[in-house]
Order: sequence, then C-alpha cells, then structure tokens
Amino acid sequence: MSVTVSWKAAGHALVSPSEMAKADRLAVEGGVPSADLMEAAGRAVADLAAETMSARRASGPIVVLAGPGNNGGDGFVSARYLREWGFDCAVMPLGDPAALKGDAALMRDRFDGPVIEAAPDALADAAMIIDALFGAGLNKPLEGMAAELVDAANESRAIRIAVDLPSGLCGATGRVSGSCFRADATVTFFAPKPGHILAPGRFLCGGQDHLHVADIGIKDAILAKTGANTYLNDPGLWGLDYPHAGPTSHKYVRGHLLVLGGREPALGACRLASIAALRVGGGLVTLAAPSETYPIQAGALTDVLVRRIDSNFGFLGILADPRIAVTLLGPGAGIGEKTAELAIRALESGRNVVLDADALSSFAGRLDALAVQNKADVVLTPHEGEFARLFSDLDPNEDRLGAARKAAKRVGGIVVLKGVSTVIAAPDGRAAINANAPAWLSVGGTGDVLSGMIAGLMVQGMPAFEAACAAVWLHGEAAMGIGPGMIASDLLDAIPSVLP
Ligand SMILES: NC(=O)C1=CN([C@@H]2O[C@H](COP(=O)(O)OP(=O)(O)OC[C@H]3O[C@@H](n4cnc5c(N)ncnc54)[C@H](O)[C@@H]3O)[C@@H](O)[C@H]2O)[C@H](O)CC1
Ligand SMILES: [K+]
Repeated sequence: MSVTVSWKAAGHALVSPSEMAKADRLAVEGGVPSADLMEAAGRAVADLAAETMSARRASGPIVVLAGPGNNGGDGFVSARYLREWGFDCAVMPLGDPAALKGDAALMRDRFDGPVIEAAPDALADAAMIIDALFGAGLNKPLEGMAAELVDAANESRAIRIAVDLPSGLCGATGRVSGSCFRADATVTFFAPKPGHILAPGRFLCGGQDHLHVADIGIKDAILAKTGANTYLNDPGLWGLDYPHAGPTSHKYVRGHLLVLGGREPALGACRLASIAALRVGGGLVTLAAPSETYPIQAGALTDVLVRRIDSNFGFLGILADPRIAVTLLGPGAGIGEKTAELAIRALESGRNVVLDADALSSFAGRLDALAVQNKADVVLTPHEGEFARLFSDLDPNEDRLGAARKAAKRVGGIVVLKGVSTVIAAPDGRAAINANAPAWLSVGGTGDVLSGMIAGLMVQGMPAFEAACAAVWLHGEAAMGIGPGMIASDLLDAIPSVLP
C-alpha cells in the first residue's frame, strides 16, 4: 500500500520537473524498475480517489483522462486499481492509446476495463474525473481536445483529482497559459514542485491541504543528489537558526538596530518597523528621526530610543556606534539622492543592511550603485512595483523564482520578492516560496512591519536568508490569526502569538 503523506510532512524540499526527472533516473539507476515507480504512483492516485469517493459518499462513474505520456500511464494504473476495488471506472485516452510507449504502454496493456472515446460531453455525468493528461512533461498551453476535455471537466459537478500536476499548470513556475484543470486535490510524487506552491498553482491543485505527496519508492537520500535548492518556507527550513531568547540573553546580546526615520507623510512607517523589530526579539532599536519629526516620533514611541538627526551625517554618526549591527532604511524615508547616498554609506559601513520601500525606489535605474561589494549582508524587500523599477529586465510573471534568484545574484544580497507567493532568494541560488500569506495582508504598512521583523531577527544574529524566511512566514501567520479587516499595526500585537 503506497503511503500518501501531506505536503508538510514531506518536509519543505521542492523539486523542479527536471530535478524530478533526475530523481526518477537515479532511482532507476539504483535498481528501482521505472514500471514500479509508475505502479506506485498510480496506486497512490487510486488510494486518494477511493478515500475521497467514500469520504464524499459519492457514487457513479469515474473517468480517467489519460494523456500521451507517463502521466497517462499513471492514469491507467489508477483506473486498474479502482476497478479492482469495485468502482465503475473507465479510461478516456487523449489520442490513440496504441501510440503509448514504454511503461505507459505496459500499464495500458494491464488495464482490462473500458477505454472510451474522448468526448467532452461524456464527462457531464462523471462522479469523479482524474486528470492524467499531462504532468511534468507539459511543454505548451493545452489546445484542441485536451483543452476541451479540461474545460468540460472544470464545468462538471465531478470531484476532480489531478495526477502529479493539474494539466495546464507548469510545475517549474506555477504559471498557467490557456486552460488548466482545476483540481479538488492533487497527488504528486516524491516531493512537491514549485508549481504546486506558487500561485495560482497552489489554488489549482486544490489548496495546500489537498496536495498529497506520495512515496513511490524513491529514497529521500536521492533528493540531495538532484541539486534541488528550492524550499517551501516553513519552520522546518529555518527553525534551527531561530534566535530563541535564553537565560543569558539581554538587550545587548539581542542586538541593537538603527532605523532611519521617515518623513512626511509616512511618519508611521518607521515606527511600525521599529516596534516589529522589538516584537521579534530585537534587544534595542534606535530611530534616527529628522529634526522636524523628532517631537512627533519621540512622543509616539515608548519602547524605541529616538534620536534627532539634522542631516545624513547625523545618521552616520549614530551608525558609527559599533554596537549597532543592523540598520534598516526605507520606510517613509523619501525617494531620492539623499536616501540612496545613506544606503550606500550604510552598506560601506560593513553593517547588515535591510533596504525597503523608498530606499529601494531611490536606486531605480541605477542598481549598479547598490551592488556595492558590501562586507556584510544586505536584504532587499521589494514589492512587484519596486522590483520592476530595480530589475526592469526580469519578469516575475514569466518566472517568479528565476527572477528573484537572478536579482539576488545581481545585487549579491537576499531579495524578498513580496506578493501572494513571496519568494526569498539568496545569491548562492537558494530560494524559498512562502504560501501562508492571506489576501488581507495587502494593506498599507504591512511591508514596513515585515522589514522590521527581518531586521529584528538579523540583529539577534540570525543569518540573513533564514531571518528573511522566518520573518515572512511569521508575518503571514500573524495575519492569518487576525483575519479580514486587519490593519498593519494589528500585526505588532499579534506577533508574540506566532513566535516559535
Ligand atoms: N518519478 C517520476 O517523476 C515519475 C513520474 N511519472 C509520471 O510521468 C509524468 C511525466 O511523464 P512525461 O511522459 O515526461 O510527460 P507527460 O506525461 O506530462 O506529457 C506527455 C507528453 O505530452 C506532450 N505534451 C506536453 N504538453 C503538451 C500539450 N500542451 N499538448 C499536447 N501534448 C503535450 C509532451 O511530448 C510530453 O512528453 C509525471 O508527471 C508523472 O505523472 C511516473 O509515472 C511515475 C514516476
Ligand atoms: K495531470
């Protein structure tokens, strides 16, 4: 009996379709017959289908849409098991099943149930439709009969289960062009793919609680040999690096962060960031407030040290304090030469630097000035608009993971590309995809809170990539606990409830 495990239990390692093919190849080279992999894959699909039919008390015909490759082969296996278990199950092949090759042809021959002609109308009465049309081998948008079958399936009242990937969804990028099967649940193999986690793929698979990762006999040890360095962002990825407060930790051990104060009209942004940094455990935060805002900031803040600065030199003068390990520039700082100049001086100071909002926009069109050989860690936290201004040649809509990775390599720092699927990328190629951000996070000020959380974890010594991943995940969890109607400052009180 093959075991389907939920995607969380499968850990956070993700494999691209090409890395998956390598895992497949390594398993076969290691002595696992490829037909056994297909048998286990199809069996896992049948397991989920049978469990779902009984859980939903569904009865009626099950139709397996079988494609021209190995995804279709999985479909024939699942249909065979379902018929053995007494279900009314037929296979509807796309094209001529005689053209199937290799293991798929073998599994076709082992199936002795009905093979029905491809006809979209014939799906209307199905109780369940299993999509085994295309999986990792999808290489163009669906067209013709494939698109018609998927559209008809989506319009039907049938329970829909996808094999490996919903047909039409790119496993590497999570992108869809044209028709795509909308699954209630998806069974994938060995490890999730980025397309299962990046939006809209996550939703087309049925949501993260309906993505099942089946063990089909490929040893976990093979994962390391695939070169996979893409991760689901969750505590399993950064928990070991998390700076838990201990009996000896005091405010200086937990670090001193310097935040550049903002200007009118966004005076609250730097306050949100400063408090957020304390909330995740930062020891001390100094807010360097331009003199015209000093009375307001000092009056509004209790837990944050507020110092008046009259110029950039004032800020750099405070930054010269060796106890300040991290500095955050951007929230409300104002876009322009002065902010850019400060950011460059901060990078040259050898401090760990978080650049957000205006500090990013101040480098639009002149990224080379930012890509200084900073001696320490730099973290950039652009939303899509800021990203487009900084990296106009990279298109996250085409390939979100790839764009974030190229940007990180280009600036030699961590890039947090914020959005419904925030991607955290490191210059060494690592990338994590975040999947817990609720829609109500897209409200003014939440980015300021996030940049403060990142800086607050870094100031405690957490490595930059892990700090960014942890902050993004905690930020999403805090928002999930608040719900619609949330405003950014609500996050500040919610952070303690989600800290590990
Ligand atoms: N360990 C594993 O990875 C296992 C994977 N299995 C299953 O195999 C598929 C991948 O099979 P593959 O034959 O490489 O590709 P597909 O079946 O996804 O596609 C078949 C074939 O179709 C052509 N094609 C692609 N896109 C289109 C399109 N839009 N229209 C028409 N034709 C298209 C292309 O030539 C493809 O090669 C994987 O998903 C798993 O389900 C194993 O069975 C178990 C182990
Ligand atoms: K599929």
